[in-house]
Amino acid sequence: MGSLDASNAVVGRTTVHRLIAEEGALLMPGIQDAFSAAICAKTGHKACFVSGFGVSAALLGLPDFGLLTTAEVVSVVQRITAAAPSLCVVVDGDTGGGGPLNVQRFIKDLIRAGAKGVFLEDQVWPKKCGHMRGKMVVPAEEHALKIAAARDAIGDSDFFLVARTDARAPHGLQEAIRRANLYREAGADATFVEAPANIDELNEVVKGVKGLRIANMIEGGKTPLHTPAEFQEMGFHLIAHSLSTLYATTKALMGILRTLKEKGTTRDDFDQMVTFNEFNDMISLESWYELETKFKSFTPKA
Ligand SMILES: C[C@@](O)(CC(=O)O)C(=O)O
Ligand SMILES: [Mg+2]
Repeated sequence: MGSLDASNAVVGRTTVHRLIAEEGALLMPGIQDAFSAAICAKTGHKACFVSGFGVSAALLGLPDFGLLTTAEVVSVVQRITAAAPSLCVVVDGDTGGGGPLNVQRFIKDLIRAGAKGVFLEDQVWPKKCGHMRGKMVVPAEEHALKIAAARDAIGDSDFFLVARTDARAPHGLQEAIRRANLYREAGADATFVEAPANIDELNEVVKGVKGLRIANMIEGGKTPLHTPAEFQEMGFHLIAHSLSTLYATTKALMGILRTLKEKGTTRDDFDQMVTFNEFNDMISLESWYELETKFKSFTPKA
């Protein structure tokens, strides 16, 4: 388990620890599938966050309402790590799929799938997006046990464990801070108090929560948007921008589909799209031509 040393430098042995030390505050754009992960890597990002909200929408066409299973998440992560091998992939594990033993199985599957970290939250099942109404949390000790089980399953693996608490909405900020510190003691590398409502609450989190801290940026959500540099200054270390790619994709899809519905053609609306060549470039088409050439013919040795 890693944290901060006396001079507030990041100590720890995982890829996520190394990236936090390099970046100051590590930005993780939210992604939801192999293609958004590939674009995330191509646009120069080092890390990404596999958003449960986003996967629920992209894979199932459903809201973030506890409908996604851990098996579905693992299969999406397998495709993401294959499509973007250079990216440090941190996964939204929701509540971990059950009790401590389910959590252990889930963590081992994620490690095998090539993920570098997970978020586990203390909501009751079925969970909801942290910025929706009607959330409830399990007793803190119950979640601490899951965090301890996750830590045990991680062993020596290069895998970063984030404990999230959703207690701010049902029980207030001080209870959320207490829980974050308890989950840290149980073995979390970092903690995430979900949905602070303003800058004063963000500062309270920094004051009250020990170790590495996470902030989550949701456009239209409860927490005011800040840059990684501003968060670093405040005392946060990991920044998830969970839904930006999903919201941008949704707007683009709505625009072009309305155009097609109204006009029956896109011939006057190329400005709404990437070009044929830009798309092929984004999906690394040339590398497949090179492979095809390499395996065009087989000459047996004499
Ligand atoms: C971060 C999140 O869990 C959404 C949320 O609950 O705030 C996600 O799935 O992207
Ligand atoms: Mg989520």
